[in-house]
Amino acid sequence: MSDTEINTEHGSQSEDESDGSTLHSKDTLSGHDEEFDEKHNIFDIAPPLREQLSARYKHSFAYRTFRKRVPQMLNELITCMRENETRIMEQCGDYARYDLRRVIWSLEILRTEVQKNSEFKHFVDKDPGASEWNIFIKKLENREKNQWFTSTWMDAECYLYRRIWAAFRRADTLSSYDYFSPKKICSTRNNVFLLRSVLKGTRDLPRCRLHFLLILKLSLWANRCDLSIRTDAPNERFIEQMVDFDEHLIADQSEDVWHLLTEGIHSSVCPVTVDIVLDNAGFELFADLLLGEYLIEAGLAVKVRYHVKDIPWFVSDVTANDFNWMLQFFLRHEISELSAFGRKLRRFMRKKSFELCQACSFWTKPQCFKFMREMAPCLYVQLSLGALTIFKGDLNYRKLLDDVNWNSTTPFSECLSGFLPTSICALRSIKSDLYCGLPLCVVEWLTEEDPNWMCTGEKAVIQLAVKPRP
Ligand SMILES: O=P(O)(O)OC[C@H]1O[C@](O)(CO)[C@@H](O)[C@@H]1O
Repeated sequence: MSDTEINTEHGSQSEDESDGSTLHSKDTLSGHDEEFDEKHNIFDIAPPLREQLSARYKHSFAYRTFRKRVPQMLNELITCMRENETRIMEQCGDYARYDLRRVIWSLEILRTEVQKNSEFKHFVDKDPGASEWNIFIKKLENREKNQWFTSTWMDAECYLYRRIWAAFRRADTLSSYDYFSPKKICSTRNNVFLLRSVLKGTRDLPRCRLHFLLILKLSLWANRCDLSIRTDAPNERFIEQMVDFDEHLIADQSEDVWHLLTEGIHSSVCPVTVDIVLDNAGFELFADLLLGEYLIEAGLAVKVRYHVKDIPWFVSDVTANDFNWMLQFFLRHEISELSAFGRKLRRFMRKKSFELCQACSFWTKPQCFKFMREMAPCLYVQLSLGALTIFKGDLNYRKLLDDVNWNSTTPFSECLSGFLPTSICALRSIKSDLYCGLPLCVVEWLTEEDPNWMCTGEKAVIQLAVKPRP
């Protein structure tokens, strides 16, 4: 069986119930909320300045995430598993039927725990990461921050995805099954014509500032297409539409990135390596491969290293399997433009112009990037040997900023809390209520127009922090 045969449609929501729509209508939460809020000490305020985000603040996206988005996402996953039982058995063996029932039961328990704001449980799986997680949860217990609505948003969200993984991991037949892969695969397969039109518009682009900006922004805007927030597929005229997207770019240091790559580091004797910390599979991964292709072909880098997650993460994040699946998808495709791109990617991998880095478990830990040096020194050194690291997406951005609600005008480099292994570029379409490095009053104006603008992925930033080199 191919993963693509798995039915993702019935498990998905209608337009009106989708996460996308909840982002636009801020008060779709039910009257039960008042009771819930009182019982769980929810503060009737927006996230305070310079504090880490948390679902304990009612007027925050974190609150809506745990009150609505997460139970919906779990429902969707449960339905998808139920409806595809036969196909999963074909892939994982007959005994998967029994394992699947246990997993679904665990997911239902997890959903209830979120809805009841239960305390985090310790992990009992045999994975080496479990004991580290348990030490972490113990610390949260001591600080009484071990519930969905009392912990920080980051801790709770990462714990959620680790719990889902543990439910599958415990089941022998499903331990290496990627339960989000049907969604990720469909999002690529359903966009073949878009992929072809983008490929046609981006072949053999000579090295110049404008082309670089085009490809960099393509990679940025593709970040609108994650599968946990937006349900709509990107339009086939994506490239042409990008001119209009520019007005949504509220901080744009793309020119500085060009200067860094062409002037800032061209004098260095070492060959230039660029790291890309990937975010979503599907169209966004495709755009990130195009960015890598351009960097190599324009001579802006000799190597591009891609960083992926070690377990299924935040629904659509790229794992090594997704990365390899996409290479094969292009290589074997009957449309000539797609297979030619596949052959080029294969050449890049063989020549080591592209490298898929071994998935580091730090990327799926709850700790933000300011702890990388101490917790994942090898990864930190690896990034520091490159000329530039590009962090894709909202989640990476939150981890860069320690998930703190900074003053929106505080410079990006200041908000990194000392994390600067090398120069850092963030390509982020905004999907959460934290920002920095923005011009005065922008947040106020945008909020006046639409109080939920920050959760839609409509607006975006390209920001750069340059590491001074001797
Ligand atoms: O794919 P991205 O850009 O990291 O954004 C998706 C994520 O954004 C958030 O909504 C907020 O950061 C997460 O809950 C969500 O999964």
